[in-house]
Amino acid sequence: MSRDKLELIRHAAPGVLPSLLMCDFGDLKSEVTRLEQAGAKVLHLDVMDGNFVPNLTYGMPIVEGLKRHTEMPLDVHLMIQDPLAFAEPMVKAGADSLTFHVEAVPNPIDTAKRIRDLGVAVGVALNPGTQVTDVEPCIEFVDMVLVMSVKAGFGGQKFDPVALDKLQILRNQYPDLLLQIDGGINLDTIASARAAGCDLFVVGSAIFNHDDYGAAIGGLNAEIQRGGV
Ligand SMILES: O=C(CO)[C@H](O)[C@H](O)COP(=O)(O)O
Ligand SMILES: [Co+2]
Repeated sequence: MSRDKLELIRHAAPGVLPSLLMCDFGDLKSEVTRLEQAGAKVLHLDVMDGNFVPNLTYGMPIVEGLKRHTEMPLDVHLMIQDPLAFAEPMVKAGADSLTFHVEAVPNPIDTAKRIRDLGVAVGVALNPGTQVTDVEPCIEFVDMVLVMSVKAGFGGQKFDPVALDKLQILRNQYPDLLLQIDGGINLDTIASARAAGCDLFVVGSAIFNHDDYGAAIGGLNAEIQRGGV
């Protein structure tokens, strides 16, 4: 079953994953409808706990509500200190993939295995200050790696190019591994991430600061093609 879930996410590659972090939460339903009409294939949901990161977002009720409203697969980025405490409720709420932060957990291999046992795709994320060698031990137990190009916690931050070297290392060592990048992705940065081997590009501000989401996603996809490996 986790293979099917992985294919749901992989289906969007190479392409943009809109992050709802920067949307109008007062009008969530129409924001999601606008993204669907703009050609988005997968939604990226940023779950923050005010502990692992100094910011707080939302939890299972929003994920469950989104699941009822859209057929787009839900890619859940857990910026929380205890991902295993919420993994099962998140899957029940409708998450199709769960990505935990390697910095948050004492035993990343065990965390990855237990999330995979829930039947969803599993990802491991690393912040800009974390090295590829810190995620390597658990890579055989995950479906994707999320390379952060900002320190997790807030939208609208500036892209940190340290992510590009990590993508290149991961792409060279693990040719079939699904690679995501997240943070500060826009028309100026997305092609370099594609050239470094990235498959999925999480984008918040560069979509939601635009009046026309279709034009924003179309422009970003054209840049992905330009950076093509
Ligand atoms: O995980 C995140 C922040 O921790 C978000 O997915 C990300 O920052 C999206 O926003 P932007 O494109 O504005 O950087
Ligand atoms: Co994110």
